[in-house]
Amino acid sequence: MFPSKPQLIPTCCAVTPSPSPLLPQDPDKNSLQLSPERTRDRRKVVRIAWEKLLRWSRSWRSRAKTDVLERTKKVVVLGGGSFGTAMAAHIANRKDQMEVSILVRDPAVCRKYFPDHKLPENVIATSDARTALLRADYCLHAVPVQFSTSFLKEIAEHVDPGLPFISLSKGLELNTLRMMSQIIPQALKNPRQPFIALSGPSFALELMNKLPTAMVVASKDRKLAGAVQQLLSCSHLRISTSRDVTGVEIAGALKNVLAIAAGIVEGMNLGNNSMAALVAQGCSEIRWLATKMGAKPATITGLSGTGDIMLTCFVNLSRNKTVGVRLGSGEKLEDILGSMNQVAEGVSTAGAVIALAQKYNVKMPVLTAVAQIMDSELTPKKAVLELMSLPQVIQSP
Ligand SMILES: NC(=O)C1=CN([C@@H]2O[C@H](COP(=O)(O)OP(=O)(O)OC[C@H]3O[C@@H](n4cnc5c(N)ncnc54)[C@H](O)[C@@H]3O)[C@@H](O)[C@H]2O)C=CC1
Ligand SMILES: O=C(CO)COP(=O)(O)O
Repeated sequence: MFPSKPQLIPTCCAVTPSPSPLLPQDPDKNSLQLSPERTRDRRKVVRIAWEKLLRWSRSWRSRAKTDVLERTKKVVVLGGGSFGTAMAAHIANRKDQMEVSILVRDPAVCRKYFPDHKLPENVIATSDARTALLRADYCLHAVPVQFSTSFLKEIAEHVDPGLPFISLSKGLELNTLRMMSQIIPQALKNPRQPFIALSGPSFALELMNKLPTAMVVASKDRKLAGAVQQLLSCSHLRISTSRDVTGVEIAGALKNVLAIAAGIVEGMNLGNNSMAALVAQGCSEIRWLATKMGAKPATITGLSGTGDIMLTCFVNLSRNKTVGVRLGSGEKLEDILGSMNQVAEGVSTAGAVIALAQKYNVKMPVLTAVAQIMDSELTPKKAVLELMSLPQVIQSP
């Protein structure tokens, strides 16, 4: 009946049932207490739907291929920072007989990122590029974007032209505005180097702790994306595939800039309303630019877009957000960067975003404000005042 427990409704907002068209006409629809018969029917419908889902899932699992994992004997990871190390451990755990080589400048370095975790026995750190790359079946690239070109040029002679490169790096090269899908083939002087972007909401630490995670692999080569999906996916890592390389890459790069803005809002204690408004505006700005660059809107609102934006803007494990929080609480950028031993890609990507926005003629007030703050041309406080004073928007119906 309607309402089932009137005493639970605060007196200030209690309503009397009436035939008003604004109130529900079918009391049962909104009642919390259904008759036993209707409860049984409702539960049956839910159970049938759930069982159908499980049957569908089981039939897919039974057809799942494992040949890629069986065939893969060696994977090389370029860059032994936190994400390179976490992905190396993940792949090594997939198969004991697989050799996972991490190419690092200092072989002791990758132990420093996760001192509480023991790396699998089949992970080997080396600073010898030739040995690391020799007979590798797949290559994971985890060197920060701004150092990627010089790093890749140095090792190019040891790279097999058919070696698939799976890029984990999220950002834009500052002076050239290039994404990793352009940086890698150009630095290796091989336009046909197979390329896959791996992105999505995935903190290295949580992957290392085998917490449930979902990511996207994007490649123009559908078969290759499927192979990488097979190589990486397991009970705690779901991998979906996409052909929208531009969308996956641009969203992964720009969310880092937005996360700095979100951190600033938190550091300045501007409240939850501000945070939601800022992130929503940032999502629109990313979508405007990305779609003009040829990305699909669904990629931007999906896992590697909105999914990663939510993680990076709302969770304090993010290095980019942390830069923003510290800026918002009054610290200077050079002091913040000087005290960090890990990369916050959004800092340099911010500069590249503005040039892209001009190239594609897109207005991006929030991301432009971050770039201005990174250049010390604007204080966070002034940025907030300016953003709040922008013309009031007329929403189209
Ligand atoms: N840490 C994370 O949770 C995630 C990181 N990523 C992306 O992965 C990429 C790498 O990030 P992290 O591993 O977290 O960074 P990090 O700061 O933990 O490590 C960076 C690594 O790159 C190496 N490096 C720096 N300059 C170099 C150079 N000139 N030549 C060769 N190596 C150099 C460093 O020695 C270090 O091993 C970034 O683009 C980041 O956005 C993506 C998803 C998650
Ligand atoms: O890309 C990330 C999670 O998906 C990591 O973000 P941060 O680089 O800001 O820590």
